[in-house]
Amino acid sequence: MAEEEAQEQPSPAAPRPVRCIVKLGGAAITNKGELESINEESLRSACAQLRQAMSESDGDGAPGKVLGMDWSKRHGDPADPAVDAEWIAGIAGLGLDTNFIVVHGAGSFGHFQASRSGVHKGGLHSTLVKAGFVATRISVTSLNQEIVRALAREGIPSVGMSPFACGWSTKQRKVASANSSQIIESLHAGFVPVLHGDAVLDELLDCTILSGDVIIRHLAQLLSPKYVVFLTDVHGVYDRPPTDPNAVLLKEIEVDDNGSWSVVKPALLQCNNKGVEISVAAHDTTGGMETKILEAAVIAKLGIDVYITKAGTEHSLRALKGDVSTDSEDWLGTIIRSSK
Ligand SMILES: Nc1ncnc2c1ncn2[C@@H]1O[C@H](COP(=O)(O)OP(=O)(O)OP(=O)(O)O)[C@@H](O)[C@H]1O
Ligand SMILES: C=C(C)CCOP(=O)(O)O
Repeated sequence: MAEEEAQEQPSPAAPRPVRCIVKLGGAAITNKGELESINEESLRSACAQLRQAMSESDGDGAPGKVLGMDWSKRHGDPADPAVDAEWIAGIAGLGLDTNFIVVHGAGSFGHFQASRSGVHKGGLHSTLVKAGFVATRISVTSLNQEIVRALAREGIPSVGMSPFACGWSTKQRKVASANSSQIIESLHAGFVPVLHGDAVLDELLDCTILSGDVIIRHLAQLLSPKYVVFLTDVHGVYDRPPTDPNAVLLKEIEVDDNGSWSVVKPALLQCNNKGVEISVAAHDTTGGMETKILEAAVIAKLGIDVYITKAGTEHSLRALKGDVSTDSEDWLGTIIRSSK
């Protein structure tokens, strides 16, 4: 079955166009080489920037009071996160445009468990794969909980949603069924859904790993956001792995009707889908930057601009605000857009 024909459960009509779907890349919000380690500073700054992007004030006035929504005790924190009178006095309104969807990757959560057991290749009859499926979900859902809490501390009314638990499944790794009604209803109610790459059931392989990048493409096809942002640990797509000192940042990529793409900026770099060299970490089960570019190209073909940039920079804040155009010479990142 083609991915575009994935079976949708009946869903309520979306209230107004989603403003932005954002991927918090695992390479940015976790320390990818260290098992189950969150990059706290990067996560905090991504959540603070999301709040700024959602803020309904123009940014020149005083920043609105943050009404923290994580009322649970944190590990090692002796204080009770009490809801005091000052908090209650400030609850007139959130002052946020919450019409965003957040999807995060697994980074150093989930990929290790999945690659060790081969969950991405399927075969649930194997006890190792079955155990790996369980272990992968424990790991990635614990990261989801931490991300929801970090967003809540910024006063963003976020709710975690696991694709597996919401009935998402695949056929030969392509989305076959994706229940989006809960996502749409949550947006309706003013929540920010926070999904993640997940281990899911697959009609042909028994199980596989569904990447956050693929989830974003599916949601973009369904909900037509104004723009899509991928935040990661590098400034964008380069002509070769950015560890190479001669790597050149591809600032603008154009996607034609057939889905093939070519580099528009820098103009002298005559390169297309076949000319870019990409490396993928050995334990990465979902294809790394290669998958991201492929999915981004499908989204751009729909006429939705995609921005790939580095988390925690002035460039990521501009991308989250949608304040980027092909004339933005001072913006560091990759814009992927339709040629039309
Ligand atoms: N040609 C390339 N251009 C840009 N990045 C590349 C390239 N080749 C390899 N990479 C690597 O891709 C990585 C980003 O892709 P990756 O899929 O790991 O990001 P992510 O979405 O943040 O992580 P996750 O998939 O865990 O959510 C970077 O760390 C970078 O070093
Ligand atoms: C490994 C798991 C569980 C999900 C992978 O999602 P991604 O990091 O977005 O590719």
